[in-house]
Amino acid sequence: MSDQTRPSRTAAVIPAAGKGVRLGPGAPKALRTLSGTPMLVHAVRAMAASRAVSLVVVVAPPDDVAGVKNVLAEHAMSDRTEVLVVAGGDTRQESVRLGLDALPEDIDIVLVHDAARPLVPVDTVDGVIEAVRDGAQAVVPALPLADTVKEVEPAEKGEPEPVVATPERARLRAVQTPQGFDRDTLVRAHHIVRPDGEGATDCAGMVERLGGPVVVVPGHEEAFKVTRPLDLVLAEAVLARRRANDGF
Ligand SMILES: Nc1ccn([C@@H]2O[C@H](COP(=O)(O)OP(=O)(O)OP(=O)(O)O)[C@@H](O)[C@H]2O)c(=O)n1
Ligand SMILES: C[C@](O)(CO)[C@H](O)COP(=O)(O)O
Repeated sequence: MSDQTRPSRTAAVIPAAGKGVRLGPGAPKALRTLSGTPMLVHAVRAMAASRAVSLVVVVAPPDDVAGVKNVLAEHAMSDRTEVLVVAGGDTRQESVRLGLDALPEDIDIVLVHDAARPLVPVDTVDGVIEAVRDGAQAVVPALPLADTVKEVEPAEKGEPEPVVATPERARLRAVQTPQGFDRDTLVRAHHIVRPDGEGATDCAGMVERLGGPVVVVPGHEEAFKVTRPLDLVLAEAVLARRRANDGF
């Protein structure tokens, strides 16, 4: 349990140990550049932009911890924020758990943020932290969906897939990161649920598995995940728009 007499201290864990298979050939995704700067550097800066975040733990590919340290050292970061780099694992959830293991004792609130969401605005980060400070155990930023979603019976590749249900779209949300947690809740979820996540594709899903409450706060269009090649085009366009706006 957190000590209520002590001010809360917030850290962000950034899983960045993925390969970026869906992005296609090239450097590991976190090290691919946007406007000349590695995606991971954008993501670390996005977390450090929040005055509440005093520590960022970057989880690097196990065979390239030194390389990631070098990349981070080559780029200016906020003086307020300490950055640690640790080795990741085979799955996103395992990488997050290894990041959690590196947190000092005095951290009460933990954000988990994909390196692959480099452009999340600081207001979204602060909104998540505020909701945890207000007492939520697990908080996810999310947006309503633009597409209708169908549940299907997966079929052999190339075969049509039968639709089994159409969930009511108004009740669905597309979930982003950073996801924010009371530290004890997240650590418990990561120690009880298996390292493969047991099918959970985000940390909040692991808390849900334990029956823990998760709440949604507003996400942001610019917090999209860079997953496929077209996402790189969108990310460059967002950065160009930011530069143009800064010029005025
Ligand atoms: N073993 C892994 C796998 C993923 N991640 C991280 O989890 C985040 C979300 O994963 P995703 O977008 O799927 O990234 P990749 O796994 O790199 O992409 P792909 O699935 O296309 O290979 C990314 O920041 C990624 O680096 C990680 O730290 N460790
Ligand atoms: C955590 C996440 O970004 C929330 O939308 C998403 O689940 C990550 O999925 P991925 O397949 O690991 O990119």
